[in-house]
Amino acid sequence: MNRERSKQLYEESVNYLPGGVNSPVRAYKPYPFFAKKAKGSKIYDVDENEYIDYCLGYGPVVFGHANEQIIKDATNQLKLGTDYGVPSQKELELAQEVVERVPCAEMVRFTNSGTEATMSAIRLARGVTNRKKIIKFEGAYHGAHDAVLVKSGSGAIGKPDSPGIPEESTRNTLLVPFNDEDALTRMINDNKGEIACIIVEPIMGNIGCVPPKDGFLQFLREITEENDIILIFDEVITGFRLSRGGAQEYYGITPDLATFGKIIGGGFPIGAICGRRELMEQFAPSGGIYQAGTFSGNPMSITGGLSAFKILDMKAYKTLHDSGKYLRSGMSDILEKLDINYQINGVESMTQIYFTDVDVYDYKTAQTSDTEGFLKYFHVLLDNGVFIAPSQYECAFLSIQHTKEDIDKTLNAIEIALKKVVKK
Ligand SMILES: Cc1ncc(COP(=O)(O)O)c(C=O)c1O
Ligand SMILES: N[C@H](C=O)CCC(=O)O
Repeated sequence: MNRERSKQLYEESVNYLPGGVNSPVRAYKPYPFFAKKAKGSKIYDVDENEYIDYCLGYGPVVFGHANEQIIKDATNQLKLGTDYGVPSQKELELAQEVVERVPCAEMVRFTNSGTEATMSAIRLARGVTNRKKIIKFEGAYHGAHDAVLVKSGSGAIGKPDSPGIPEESTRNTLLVPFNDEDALTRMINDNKGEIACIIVEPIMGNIGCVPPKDGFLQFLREITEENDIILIFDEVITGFRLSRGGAQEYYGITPDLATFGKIIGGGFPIGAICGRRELMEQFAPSGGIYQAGTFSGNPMSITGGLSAFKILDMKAYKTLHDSGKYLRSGMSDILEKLDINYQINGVESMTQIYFTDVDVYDYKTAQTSDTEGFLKYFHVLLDNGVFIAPSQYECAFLSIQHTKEDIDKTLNAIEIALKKVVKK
């Protein structure tokens, strides 16, 4: 596959953009492909190559690229202005949609990214409880702000905490392995009355794809209630991907607060915090906990969110779920045929194959994977017209536009890649 133009653009970009990219996960060797356009389930590079896209902008594009509904609504909004700095009716409408869909949501605050949403949710929890300590799970990624960039997933996995984060900023961040009830109980008991919140990705999507064990989310709900700890579901990935009301609806566990991003902007930058009224009302200006943003609730992102909700009906979720099952069952058949004992994890439209024969249920087990092998697999897939995120520690996403034909082509590429990469 010729990627000459991408190579030239990358070589020029490294002189102007650190590492040639605007988010570290996008960089891989020898150089990433540069996008020209995207439509439906496909993304096209500047050398006119076509790829079936399972990265989907790292999750948001569940409705497919350049979705007609979103184009129509966003074009109309463009003509009406892109930034008001005063409230607009559409913000109210999107908030009402979130409240209608999401079990924990009684009020909503929109932000510009998932990072801002989790940062503000944690500040809210600390402000309301007047406690400093928070618990996060090893390998969870809650964005790139100081308090949570400790044993973080995604691009930061396996790296020491970032230089530039003062030790004081992370001193109050306590770490527990995901799916480990005993470790969590010990941590809470050792810090009785000092923990403001537990923040959790209900399905860990930044160390690949790690579902909660049966009963784990229920356990989180019970232990937080018993200890007056605020439970925050970080649904930046799972929100509106797993079901109409997110992972909390899917698993039937209602947290106190939830954070969203990605899908809720319809492909435009966004974040959101929602939760119980008496907590949410503590945000300024009704309360004293400061939270703000020039572009927060901007009409383009809000319009994108409203369009996304028009598209994401029950039929859309059935399509996503069916496609996920079809993909994973095809992958399992290939592994069986090739007699390879790798792990396939997935929930509905989220999937990851781990290059390990160890059952992956947390950060440590995810790190038993052969990441070099995974990167080779990524490259063979790319050369065969399939784009997944270039890391063992990201997740493959489906959109409602992925067809059976797309998935069959993908399975064919997966078989080629595994045959080439896995030495027996
Ligand atoms: C679970 C989770 N939380 C928070 C974030 C941060 O969101 P953003 O990149 O929009 O700041 C991400 C992804 O980046 C995420 O996957
Ligand atoms: N894994 C991250 C979010 O889900 C990837 C997005 C990024 O950091 O660019």
